[in-house]
Parts: sequence; C-alpha cells; structure tokens
Amino acid sequence: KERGAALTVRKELDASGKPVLRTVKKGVQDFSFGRILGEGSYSSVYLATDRQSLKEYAIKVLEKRHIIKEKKVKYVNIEKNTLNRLTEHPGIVRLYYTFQDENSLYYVLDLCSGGELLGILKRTGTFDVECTRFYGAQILDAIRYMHSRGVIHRDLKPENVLLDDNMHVKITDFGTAKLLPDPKDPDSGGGNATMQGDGRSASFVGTAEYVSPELLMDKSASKASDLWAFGCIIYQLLAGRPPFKGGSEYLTFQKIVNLEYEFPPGFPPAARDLVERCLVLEPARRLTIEHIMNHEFFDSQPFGRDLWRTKAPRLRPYV
Ligand SMILES: C[C@@H](Nc1nc2c(c3cc(-c4cn[nH]c4)ccc13)C(=O)N=C/C2=C\CC1CC1)C(C)(C)C
Repeated sequence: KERGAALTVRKELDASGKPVLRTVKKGVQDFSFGRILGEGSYSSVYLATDRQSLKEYAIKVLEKRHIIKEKKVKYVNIEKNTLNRLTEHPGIVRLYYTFQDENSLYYVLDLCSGGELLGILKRTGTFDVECTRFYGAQILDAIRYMHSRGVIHRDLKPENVLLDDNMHVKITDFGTAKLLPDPKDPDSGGGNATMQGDGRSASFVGTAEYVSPELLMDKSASKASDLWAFGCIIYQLLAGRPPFKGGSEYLTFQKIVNLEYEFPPGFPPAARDLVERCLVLEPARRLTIEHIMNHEFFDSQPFGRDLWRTKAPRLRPYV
C-alpha cells in the first residue's frame, strides 16, 4: 500500500443521480509539468505544479518498459523502499507519494530549487572554510540519519547533494543504496528482495572519483564507504576538484587503491587532517561519523536541529 497516498475528493453523481464523494488518488492530470530538472540513467525529474494547491514539486518519471528491458526493476524497488524508510530528516529529499499510468511510474518529491551542489561549486570554483564546514556538517548529519535507518548510499557525490530554496542540503538518488535489514521490518532488508529482478546481486560500483577502495578490491560496501566519499567531497569543496582524478576511469581507480593524491598548497590544516583520516584504505581504520563530528574541523559547528535552522552562509570561494 502506498504510504500516505494523496487523495483528492471528487463530487460525482452515482447511477441514480445521487451526489457521491469519491476519493481518488492524484494522477498526472492533477499536475502541470514544467521543465526537466535532471536526467538519470533511466528516469527524468520534472518541475511540476499541483493544479489544486499550486505547490511546486519535483516529479521523477520512470518508463516501465525501459526499466524492465534494462533489468532495473531491482533498483526501482530499492529506491522506493529507501525513500519510504528515510522520511524524517530535513537533509534527505522526501517522497510524498507515487502513482502510475499505463506507461510510467511517477514519484512526487521535494523540489530542490537550488539545484546540485556541484553546479554551485563549479560557479564559485571552491568553497571557503565556513561554507565547507556548514555544507559538510549538513551532509554528515544526513549520512548519520541514513546509517541510523540502515541505509548505505554508496554513490555520494556533489551531483547527488541538492539544495533547497534555503540553500540547505537535500541528499538524493537512492537507486544504488544498500538497505541493511530494518530491525523494525526484518523482511525489508538487503535490497535483494526484488519484484521480478534478474536475481543476480550485481555488486554495484559508484561513480569513479568517489568510489571507495574496498568496492574496487571486491569487498562489499559498508557504512565506511559513505565516509570515504564524504572525505572526497570535503577535499573537493576546498580544492575545487576531487582528490582522485585520472585521465580514465581505470587510472582514477589506480590512484584510489594506491592512495595517490596530494593537497594543494594552502589547504587548511584542520581540513587536511580530517580528509587524511577519512581517506584511509582500510575501512575499519577510517574515522566513524561520531569521530568526524568531534573533529576540530567541525569545532563550534552545531549538529542536529540547530544546524537545519541556521541560515546558509553566503557562498565565498576559498582563495
Ligand atoms: C540527481 C538527480 N537530479 C535531480 N534530482 C532531483 C531534483 C533535482 C533538481 C534540480 C534542479 C532544481 N532547480 N534547478 C535544478 C536538478 C537536479 C535534480 C529535485 O528537485 N528533487 C528530487 C530529485 C531527485 C529525487 C530522486 C530520489 C528520487 C538526477 C540527475 C538523478 C535526476
């Protein structure tokens, strides 16, 4: 059953002409679709306005035929289960409800009108320490919530960190997440439960520049894999480029497993120490979330509710 399926009430006349109230789920007709906001490998996200409330949403549209042909049913299930599990955090894009027609599935989601963090970073080049601390803390707070709900994102990167109209973080794109068995809902685990998936548990590898060494060395992802990606993101906000970037994916992977990266001159020392303790080849030796939150780089940075109430800092480049 769809969680919180939105219902509209329509007054209709029944056979004998008696007025009857019929609750119907919202559908495509209830929205006016605007421009494409982003395109994934098998979905497009549109700007859409609810004709009745005039509220703006993002609607992710997935074409059923394409999903089945490309054997992506498993990922669609994982994304929906993940979004339905991550409902109580300001830093995670929220799924309000879903509906479908004969060709497509529709997810009605938070509109993140600030777009991708990567887009902002490209415009400013780098972030200064104050901005890096604010956005780093919001990303970390969202990761902490995800992990507490048994979700490993596995593909964290600046393209998947969106910004809402207050320029606050919204993590998105959970099609490649790994769901640990939910203590409250044991059979929702593993992400291997598929509707009619292909049965193979393909071990997913994230985006080259942010993928952790254990995923390349053919071990399974763990929560520590998201913290490796976090270290890459902090480095990139201050340096203006990711730590591991080769001329090809293969060369990037080689740099990762050999831990081949260096800091540009002037890189802030506290941030350097934090990044060095996240970009550790052995997952068990990487800083945990609690350690990162207590690291001197995040000194005097509130986490939790206050973090999401503070005004986003003006974006200034790190010069
Ligand atoms: C990463 C994702 N891109 C995007 N996904 C979402 C956006 C979004 C918005 C802009 C944007 C807004 N203004 N200007 C640009 C640019 C890219 C977006 C949004 O507002 N709400 C929910 C989204 C995704 C929800 C998803 C979990 C189901 C890809 C590229 C995969 C389509």
